Amino acid sequence: MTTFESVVQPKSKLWLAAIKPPMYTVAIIPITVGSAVAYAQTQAIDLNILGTFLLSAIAIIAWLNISNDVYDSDTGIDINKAESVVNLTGNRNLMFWLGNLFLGLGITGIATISWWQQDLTVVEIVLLSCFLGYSYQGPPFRLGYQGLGEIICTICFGPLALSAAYYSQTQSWSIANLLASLVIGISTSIILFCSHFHQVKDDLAAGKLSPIVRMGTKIGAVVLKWSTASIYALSAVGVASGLFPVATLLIFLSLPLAIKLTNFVSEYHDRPERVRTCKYLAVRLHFASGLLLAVGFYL
Ligand SMILES: C/C(=C\COP(=O)(O)OP(=O)(O)O)CCC[C@H](C)CCC[C@H](C)CCCC(C)C
Ligand SMILES: O=C(O)C1=CC(=O)c2ccccc2C1=O
Repeated sequence: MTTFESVVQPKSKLWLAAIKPPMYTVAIIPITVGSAVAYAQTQAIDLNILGTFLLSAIAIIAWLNISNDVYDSDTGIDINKAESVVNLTGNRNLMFWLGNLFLGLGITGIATISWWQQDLTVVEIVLLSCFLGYSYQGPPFRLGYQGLGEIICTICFGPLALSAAYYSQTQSWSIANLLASLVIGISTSIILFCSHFHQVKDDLAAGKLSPIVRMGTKIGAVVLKWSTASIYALSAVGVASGLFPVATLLIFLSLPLAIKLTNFVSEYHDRPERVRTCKYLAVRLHFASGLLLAVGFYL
């Protein structure tokens, strides 16, 4: 079906939107922060493990996004999504197997880390996060259609991802890392939360009860404000409790991005054609706040 976007936008722009390079911050930041916490506590870092983990995480996110388009094509929810790789290629099964290839590459990389450590813990954690990621969008679960995506996202990109990264460096656990994982998990879920504001009509048509469908865009804008504020409150608690180095207060340099995001959504929450870009403001906030937190642990 030719939609307005595919008529107006050239294929090259649609493919860039389909690949969505900025979105890969969600793979890079949790591994970087978890490894930074490990460095702060051990003064050591295994760069081979870090590099392998980062590449593996990127492959896993590629699977996540390709398979999202595959499973969403089965429900018809992406009928107006010109940048869906299934709509762009017209070949669902090819995209299904391409996604599985990326998943296999990612899991192989993580399994290599476990082999190096002679310890299955890291690969077990990542396999669990991949299963939860599948349960968000794949049959018969499709938990995202019940509005559970943000909870799953916080758990996977927070405690699970950072614990796996921390364990890959130390083969141990850390309370400070767990607190840092809540910051990253929430900032990652804010990206997902923001992605729903412009999709209320299509989500309702497909029976997807996203948090924004459930609470409405006005309350959603208020929830976004409190969620965004919580990443700074948690960071302040980390420093006040002595779990975080004082340098992690660097995260507050990202506050202007947080204010820009929340003000933008407050103004345009009920205008889909405008609010659709807020996801990328959330990506910028996630990347900046996560990177500043990591730098604060490295210093
Ligand atoms: C694909 C995701 C959201 C897009 O969903 P939606 O269909 O609403 O978007 P479109 O409108 O663009 O179609 C992300 C969903 C995230 C999921 C809840 C949790 C995924 C967990 C990962 C597999 C964990 C990876 C950990 C890695 C860093 C080691
Ligand atoms: O395409 C998207 O909207 C998202 C893709 C993605 O990989 C991701 C990961 C973590 C949180 C949100 C999102 C997306 O919104």
